[in-house]
Amino acid sequence: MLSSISGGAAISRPYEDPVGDDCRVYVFTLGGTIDKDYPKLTSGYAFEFGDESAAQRILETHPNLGISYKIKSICKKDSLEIAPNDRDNLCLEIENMIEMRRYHLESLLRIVVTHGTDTMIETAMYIKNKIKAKNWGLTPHFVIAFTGATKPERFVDSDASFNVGCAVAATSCPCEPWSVVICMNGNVIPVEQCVRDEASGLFMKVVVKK
Ligand SMILES: NC(=O)C[C@H](N)C(=O)O
Repeated sequence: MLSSISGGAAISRPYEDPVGDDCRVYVFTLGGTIDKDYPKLTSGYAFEFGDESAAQRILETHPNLGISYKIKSICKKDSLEIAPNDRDNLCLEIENMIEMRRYHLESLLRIVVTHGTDTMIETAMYIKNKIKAKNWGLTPHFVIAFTGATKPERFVDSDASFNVGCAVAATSCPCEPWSVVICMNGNVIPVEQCVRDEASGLFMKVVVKK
């Protein structure tokens, strides 16, 4: 069984890690529309965040997953309400993961972050800059993939499971020693090249004109 990410309750796949370090994925959840659920109370009318995350339901119900995973909730908020301390808490978890793997340079560190779409680029950029600013020395290769959804995972026509699947897969393909990428709309985009098209809501890669 996998060890705990770094304190706190974490959810892990309920059987033995099948395939070793490179197929182990750590998922951090911060809320966003992907995690919004129908109201539980009879008088409720607005969406609320439930106990389970979308990532948990998606990964748990996938029939033949070739990875093991651990999920930890950082916060449950619409991303317009995410505060600096939520970003710092996420950063701390990620830095702890990198630190824990310092002596396992041969293995790949795979991290998925589920997040609301409205400020996903800001959080991903914040994490990238914080990691870059640290003098790490040698680290294992790692990929941090951010994803979310435009409709709650509870909706039948949600993009949640497609996006989570893309993000999980993206973490298996490092193209740099380390990278922070946005996985939305079927694309994997390095965060520093990612913008959101206001009219369509699509996440797009900045085209650099030569
Ligand atoms: N689709 C979304 O996730 C939008 C939502 N307002 C958020 O950023 O949390």
